[in-house]
Amino acid sequence: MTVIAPSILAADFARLGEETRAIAEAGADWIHLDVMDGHFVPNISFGPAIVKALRPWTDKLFDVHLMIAPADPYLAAFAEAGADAITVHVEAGPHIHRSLQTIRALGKRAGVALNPGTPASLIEPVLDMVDLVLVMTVNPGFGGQSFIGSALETVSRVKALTAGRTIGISVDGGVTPETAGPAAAAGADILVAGSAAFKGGPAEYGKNIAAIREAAATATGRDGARC
Ligand SMILES: O=C(CO)[C@H](O)[C@H](O)COP(=O)(O)O
Repeated sequence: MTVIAPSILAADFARLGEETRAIAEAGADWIHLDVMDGHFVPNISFGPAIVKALRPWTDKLFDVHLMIAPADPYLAAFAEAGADAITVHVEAGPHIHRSLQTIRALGKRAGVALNPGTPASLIEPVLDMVDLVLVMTVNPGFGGQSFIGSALETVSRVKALTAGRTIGISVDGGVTPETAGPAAAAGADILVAGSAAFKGGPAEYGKNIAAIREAAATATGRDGARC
């Protein structure tokens, strides 16, 4: 089964604890936390204090996506705050190998992310150091953007590059029941969805997640968990 990871970027920020619990109870497999710095991306979201505050609200895996540069000075803080997986951008630099080494040394799953304009080949030298590769299907910084279909070529390329390894492939940005199928068919194991997961309020969360899950399952015929 494809992992569904709702991004709390699309949640009601005035009720983040309740929202995190509600989406977890509605069937989310992981909780995706988007950290933005107003420098690497043109938006500011939240930092380790919010991750720490949300940790008691669910025991689901916390998948922390750092859209910050530099990331290294903050890795320990996110690990201590309760992140289970920490993903850093290959474009954020300055030393991706060191960042991944540090995340692994902190005992967390290490992820590397690629923007839509970045070639998959850039992560080849660090594939033995990662548990996750996150492919952005929007330009990072904001929720609610349209899925960039051409980024699926990158997903397929990452799938080929990671063949034979236990590396999960995430797709993040514009994931809906319509785009989940093509993303899963291209090789995504983990679907990050913000707007499509949180739309309509808590009463709809279960239905929203089920629709994304079903679209992925239909496209792949997969029913066994991989991540
Ligand atoms: O990383 C992100 C933006 O930088 C978000 O995770 C992503 O955009 C999800 O939101 P949506 O599903 O609304 O596109």
